[in-house]
Amino acid sequence: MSALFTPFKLKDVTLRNRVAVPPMCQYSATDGYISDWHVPHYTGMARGGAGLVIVEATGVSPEGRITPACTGLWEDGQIDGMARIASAIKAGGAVAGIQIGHAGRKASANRPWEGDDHIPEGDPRGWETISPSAVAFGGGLPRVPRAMTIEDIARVKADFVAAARRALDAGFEWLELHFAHGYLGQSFFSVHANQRTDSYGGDFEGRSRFLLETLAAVREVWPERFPLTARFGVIEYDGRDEETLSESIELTRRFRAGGLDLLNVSVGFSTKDARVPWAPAFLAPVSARVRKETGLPVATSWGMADAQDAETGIATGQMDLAMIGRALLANPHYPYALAQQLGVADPEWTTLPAPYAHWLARYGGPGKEAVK
Ligand SMILES: Cc1cc2c(cc1C)N(C[C@H](O)[C@H](O)[C@H](O)COP(=O)(O)O)c1[nH]c(=O)[nH]c(=O)c1N2
Ligand SMILES: CC(=O)[C@H]1CCCN(Cc2ccccc2)C1
Repeated sequence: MSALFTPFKLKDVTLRNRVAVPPMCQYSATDGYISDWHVPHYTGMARGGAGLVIVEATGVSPEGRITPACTGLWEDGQIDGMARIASAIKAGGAVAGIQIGHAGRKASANRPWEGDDHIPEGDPRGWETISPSAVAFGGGLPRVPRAMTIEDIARVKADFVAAARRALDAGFEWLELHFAHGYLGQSFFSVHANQRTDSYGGDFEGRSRFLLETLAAVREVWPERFPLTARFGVIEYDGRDEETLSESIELTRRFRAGGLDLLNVSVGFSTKDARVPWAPAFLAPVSARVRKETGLPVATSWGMADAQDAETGIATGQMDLAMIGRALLANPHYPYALAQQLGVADPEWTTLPAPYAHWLARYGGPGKEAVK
C-alpha cells in the first residue's frame, strides 16, 4: 500500500492522494486577467491525477504582482476567469487551491525568459515597488523599494482580505498565503529586508506582526470548513540557519494558534547570497522538524518528484503532502507514473479520467504488444 496514494482530509476537504501541484506562475495574464492559456493548463494538471492543484501566485493588488503578466484578484472582474479555473480543476478530480500574494521588492519584473530582472525605472510597463524598508534585493532586482508607511501596511492587509473573499467567490476551497520566496510577507520576517524600527520591525515580535495580522484578518473571512494555509520560507541558507529555523518554528506555532491549517514549508530566498543545498528532497528533513515541533500539518516541495522520495516523505511523517512542480510541467500525468512505480492497484483508475483509464488499463505501453 502506498502512503503517497492515500487520501488526505483537512477540515471539510478531502484530497484523493498526497500529490499536490504547487503554485507555478504562468506569466500569461493581462492586467491580472487570465488568458486562453490558463484553463487548459490547470485542467491538464487536474486531469493528471494530483490530489490538489494550487493556482499560481495571484496579486492582491496591481503592484503586488511579480510581473505585468501575473494574475490578480484585486478587482471583482477577475473573479469570473478564476471561477473557470477552479471549476476545471474540480471537474478534473482535484481540490482547487489558489495562492495570493504581494511581491514586495521583487515586483515590477520581467518574465523569466525575458530577463527575470527589474523593469527599468521610467519604463511605463513597470511600477514603484514597496517593502518593509528601502533595501533592494540586489542582483537582477536592484530597484530600491519605497519603505512602507503604516497606511501602506493597513492597505495591503485589506487587499489580502479582499482577494481572499474573491477567491472564495470564485469557488476555491484551499487558500495559500504567499509568505515565502523573498516576497512581501517573507520580507517582513527577514532581517535582510526588514530594518524597520517601529512595531513592524526589529525583534521577532515586530518582524512577525505583519504576517500574523494578515493571517488573522484573512481567517475572519475564509470559512472554517476550507483549509487556510501559507507558504513560508523557514530557512534562508544564509549562514544563520539554526537561528532562522528556531524563530520560524516559533512563528509557525503562532500561525497555528492563529488558525492556520497547514504550512507549506519552503525557502526564504530573501538574500541573493543564499547557498541553497540543491539536491533531491533537500528540504524534507526541515519539513519533518517543522511538522514535529509545531504539530501543524505540512507540505513541502523542492525536488520531491522521485517516487521513493515522495513515498518516504509521506510514509515517514516528514510531510503530509508532496508538492511536485517542474516534473508536472514536464508531464501533467506524472501522478500516473508515480502510481505505477509505487505498485498502486489499478494505477490508471487511481489517477486518470475514464476516457484515458479504460484503455490504458489494458495497454502495455510504447513498443509493447498491441492492444489486447
Ligand atoms: C515556472 C515556475 C513558477 C513558479 C514556481 C516554480 C516554477 C518552476 N514556484 C516554485 C514551485 O512552486 C516549486 O516550489 C518549485 O518549482 C520546486 O518544486 P520542484 O522541484 O519543481 O518540484 C512558485 N512558488 C510559489 O510559491 N508560487 C508561485 O507562483 C511559483 N511559481
Ligand atoms: C512566485 C514564486 O514564488 C516563484 C516565481 C518563480 C521562481 N520561484 C523560485 C524558484 C527558484 C528556482 C527554481 C524554481 C523556482 C519562485
